[in-house]
Order: sequence, then structure tokens, then C-alpha cells
Amino acid sequence: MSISARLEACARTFADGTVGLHPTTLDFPAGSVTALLGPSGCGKTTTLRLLAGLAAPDRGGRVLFDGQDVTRLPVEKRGIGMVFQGYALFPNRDVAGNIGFGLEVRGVSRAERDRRVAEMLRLTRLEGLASRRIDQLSGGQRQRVALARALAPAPGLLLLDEPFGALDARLRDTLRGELAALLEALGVTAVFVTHDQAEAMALGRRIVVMEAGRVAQTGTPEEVYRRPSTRFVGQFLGTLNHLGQDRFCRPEALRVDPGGAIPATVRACFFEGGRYRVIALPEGGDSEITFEIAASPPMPGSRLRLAVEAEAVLRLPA
Ligand SMILES: Nc1ncnc2c1ncn2[C@@H]1O[C@H](COP(=O)(O)OP(=O)(O)OP(=O)(O)O)[C@@H](O)[C@H]1O
Repeated sequence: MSISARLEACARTFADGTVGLHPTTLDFPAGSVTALLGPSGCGKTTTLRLLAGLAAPDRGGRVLFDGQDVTRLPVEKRGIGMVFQGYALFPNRDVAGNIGFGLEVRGVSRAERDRRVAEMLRLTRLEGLASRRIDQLSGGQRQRVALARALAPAPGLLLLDEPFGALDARLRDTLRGELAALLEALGVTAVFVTHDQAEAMALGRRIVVMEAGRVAQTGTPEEVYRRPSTRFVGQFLGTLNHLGQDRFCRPEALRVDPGGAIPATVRACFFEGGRYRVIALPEGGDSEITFEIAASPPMPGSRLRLAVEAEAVLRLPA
């Protein structure tokens, strides 16, 4: 059964006076998948640790699970699953032994444990590897074992800290897709930390963008990408073209148009598989802008005119 979680006026100040998180209230509805996204040091891990019970909020802050105050409940009593960086699997246990660990600790019967482990092996596509030792697995397989181990006791809340951080780009893509499908199938409330905007968009039904220990914006991937509330959020979620003053737009809002209002000189053009990405310098402007075209790449040095969709212009304060 998935649970709802809430951080209420939670702040976290460290012994040396560093503020990891300013007072923050955040809701994680039952069954939701939320990405905590932001640059290094913005407070993502601190937020996750407060949910986990690995850190306590400053006075006045409360952590609620299904409306119940769990602020003082230790991590092992919170009924959560965790996949943290480094995932620390037990090297002296095989795959099945790792996955079944949490169930063993809880005193689950042997038969039920075997049934649950088999189900997890199937869900994480590790069938056939049950009796392999951890050091005989690839990075991606280890990551799946860590996930299966966290999910085996059917936690109400799953917390993941940069779960795919150590893996190469292709494997990350594959695992991301698998994790999205798995979370959907299990309906578990999940919160994961990432500094990778593509990962946040691919996995999170909801993104919480953080900046300097505060929540900068919360919304669906589409909302935060298309309607960023600040320049920081806009820039963090992808390319943001500066059109002058407080006007900005995404690359896809620009198109080549002989009658367009923006004359520009092409600086560079990159083939990106399905399309070309073009960098150009607007006449009289000092910041380059980026747009995309499907065919007929322009030569560097050539001049063209660009039109911008009026509805797609973003007005963002500095
Ligand atoms: N034990 C600590 N003592 C003092 N400051 C700390 C401590 N732990 C974290 N911080 C500081 O709190 C801030 C938030 O840290 P946090 O680990 O939450 O960031 P993060 O967004 O997860 O970063 P990263 O992506 O680099 O892991 C940072 O400025 C960090 O240096």
C-alpha cells in the first residue's frame, strides 16, 4: 500500500551553521512519482534524508506519513524502501539473498520470502541470476538488485538518491524506462533525487526544482519546461534563448521565416540524428540563440531571419 508523505515547515541547519534546507513544505501524494531536481548543493539529498528519517528537521518542522507524525520515528520503523548511491549490496550473499534480506529481518516465513523474491526477480528481469554472487554482476544488474531489495518488503514509500548515477548513458536510459514501468505497475509513492533534467522528465510525473536550499518551482515536466517561474528554472530544464530584456523562448519556438523579425547570422550547425541544432547570433545582440530544423542545414556564416511564436515567449525576471 502506497502512502502519502508530507514535509511541513521542514528546515535543516547543520552544526557548522550551513543551511541545507530553508523552511519547506512539500506534499508527496500516495502513488505519485516525484523528482527532486537541481544543481549540486541545492538541498535535494537533505530533503530525501528528512523523508527517510536519516536526518531530523530543525525545531518546528514535521514529517507526516498518511497524516501521522513520524518526525521522531527512526529510519527502520518508517516502512520505506531506499536505493542510495553506492547501493551497498551484501557481497557475501547471492542475488536472492540480497533481495530477501529485508523480508528475513522482518521475520517473513521462508515460503512467503521465496514467493516474494521470485516475483521481484521477475519484475526486475533478473530471473536466472538468483544464485549469482554480487561481484559476478554488471553495474546495471547490481542496480536492479538494489531496486528489487528495496521493493521486496512492499514499502509504502520508495526513496532513490541518484539511482543511476554511476552507470553509462545507454544503460541509464534502459533502466529509467524499466523503473518508470515498475513504479507504475506497483503504484508505489516514489521520490528520487537527480541533477539530470532528462532523467527528471523521463521518470517524474512531478518535478520539484530546487535552488540554494529552497523549492524554486513544482509542477509536471511540461509545466516546468514550458512555463518556468524563473530564469534559473528555465535554464536548468533545457536551452533558454534570451531575446532581449526579460523575454526568453525555447529553441522549438523559433523557426526560419524570410519575414521573421529576428535577423541572425549562423554560427554553427550540429546534426543530432533526427534534426539539426543551429546556433545563431541575432543582429545587434550579444547572446547566441539556438533553434532546430528538420532538413536543409544552413552554412555557418550565412544569414537568415527567424520568427518566434508569440505565445511561446516567456517573460522571466532575472
Ligand atoms: N553534514 C553537513 N554539514 C554541513 N553542511 C552540509 C552537510 N551536509 C550537507 N551540507 C550542505 O548542505 C547543502 C545541501 O546539501 P545536499 O547534500 O542536500 O545537496 P544536493 O542537492 O543533494 O547536492 P548533490 O547533488 O551535490 O548531492 C550543501 O551546501 C552542502 O554543502
